[in-house]
Amino acid sequence: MTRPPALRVSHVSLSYGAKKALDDVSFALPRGRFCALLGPNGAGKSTLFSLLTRLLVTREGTIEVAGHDLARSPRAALARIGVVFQQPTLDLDTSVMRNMRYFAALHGLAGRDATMRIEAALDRLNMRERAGETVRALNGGHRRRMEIARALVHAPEVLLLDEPTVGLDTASRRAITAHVHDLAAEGLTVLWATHLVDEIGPGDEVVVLHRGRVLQQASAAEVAGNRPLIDAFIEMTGGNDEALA
Ligand SMILES: Nc1ncnc2c1ncn2[C@@H]1O[C@H](COP(=O)(O)OP(=O)(O)OP(=O)(O)O)[C@@H](O)[C@H]1O
Repeated sequence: MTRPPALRVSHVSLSYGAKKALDDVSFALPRGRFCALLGPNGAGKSTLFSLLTRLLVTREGTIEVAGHDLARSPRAALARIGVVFQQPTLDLDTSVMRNMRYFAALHGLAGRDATMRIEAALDRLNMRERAGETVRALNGGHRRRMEIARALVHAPEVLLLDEPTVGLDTASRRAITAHVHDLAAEGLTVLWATHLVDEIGPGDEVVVLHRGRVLQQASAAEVAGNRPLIDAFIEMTGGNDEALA
């Protein structure tokens, strides 16, 4: 039997009052791929992330994580998701390790099992030697790495990241982007929301979202066609935010 996709979004719509933020959105993510959710500001990326993490719910459409329906089996579905939100959510005055332990406890992990998982997650992001430092002492790039490690502590199948490089300098942005590509190469399914095409490699999967609609899902090379990806993106969306459109 073939396994279900890591994430399947089917005919999802959501309105804020009269404003339709998502309009019949459908896509499926194959396992172990880096998939960019590419859209300009206001495309609906954060709204979709809120639905994927059940911060928002909708009656229009379905979301399945590794075959588990998010509305009908939220515990099973959410257990398979790790999430890094756009706004950092770290306690700055406690250590990396304490932050990790607190988060592990939220997933029901404690004791030696938690320690082993935390160390493994920190190792995956090259952060183990920073475990004793307070978060405040870390630079922006290392704080983000810590958040990614934290999102992996319960061994999810899908990692969601909402514009995770916002506010980082160029070197940190590049390092985080490369790191998360490595995680996908190791088998993790990644959904990475961005409006920055330079974070996307030619072999990555791309879902182009614009004004709440999916315009295309294909490999970055296919979306680009015979021109640079940035040109294809601008051609499809105008490339700027809705306020300027
Ligand atoms: N709470 C809200 N109430 C009303 N409209 C909203 C609300 N949140 C978002 N919107 C609107 O819904 C649309 C999608 O917004 P969303 O934040 O999901 O887009 P985005 O792609 O994440 O953009 P950004 O990159 O700026 O975060 C936009 O038109 C936005 O103005």
